[in-house]
Amino acid sequence: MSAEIDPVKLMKQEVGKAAAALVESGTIVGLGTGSTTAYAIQYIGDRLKSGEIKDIVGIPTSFQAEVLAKEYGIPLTTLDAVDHIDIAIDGADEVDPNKNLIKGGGAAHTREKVVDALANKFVVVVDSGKLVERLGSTFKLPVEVIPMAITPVMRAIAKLGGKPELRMGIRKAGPVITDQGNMVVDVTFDSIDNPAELEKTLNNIPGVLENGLFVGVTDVVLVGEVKDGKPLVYEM
Ligand SMILES: O=C(CO)[C@H](O)[C@H](O)COP(=O)(O)O
Repeated sequence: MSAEIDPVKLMKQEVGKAAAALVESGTIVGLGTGSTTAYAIQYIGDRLKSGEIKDIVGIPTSFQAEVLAKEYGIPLTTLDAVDHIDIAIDGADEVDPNKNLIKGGGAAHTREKVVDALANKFVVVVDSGKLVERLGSTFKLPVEVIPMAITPVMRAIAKLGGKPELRMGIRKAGPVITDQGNMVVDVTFDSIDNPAELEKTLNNIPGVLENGLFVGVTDVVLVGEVKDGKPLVYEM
């Protein structure tokens, strides 16, 4: 009897492989965070190992990406050592028809925004379940906040009409702590009508480091889907 293959895992694998195929020899590559990008990192490592590509360096967007890159043999560098990023590959929690995103499900959106926005080509990898008509309809908006400002920031977000919740750890008592040592507030908005404006408004609250709205940053969205039991990848 053959084991059932998880369709979501299959979509993530295929879209990760398709994104890894876009990486060319001699390039600087932004390495995103999350379970979908993890496959892309794995396949970039495979292509390096097989000699299909050479001389690439990665810039990780999180501790997780750094650990995976090391595991799969991708040499790493930092933003201090380079003057550009050729391509960045990263996941998303929601993608709207204008290729605007909500990110931060892995609490890594601050570093992700730095790296993804710097890239000459930013490739988003998602399964089809992440496509939405309107941002905020299925996923709460993550906001990274410095710990001493958590109470006033949550109050300010509530005044904007959002419902903020402090993200709590799983298998860790207390709040999630980001790679920068900060906390994350997940905010429910009834409707995000103007993502560009909300991105700026939230970042203007003293104590907010960065929020998970990525507006006008994406170049390419690769979507993984399973049709009749077979995985396929298309560009949105
Ligand atoms: O923004 C992120 C991390 O901060 C991730 O890219 C996003 O949460 C998608 O993750 P996954 O591919 O595991 O669904």
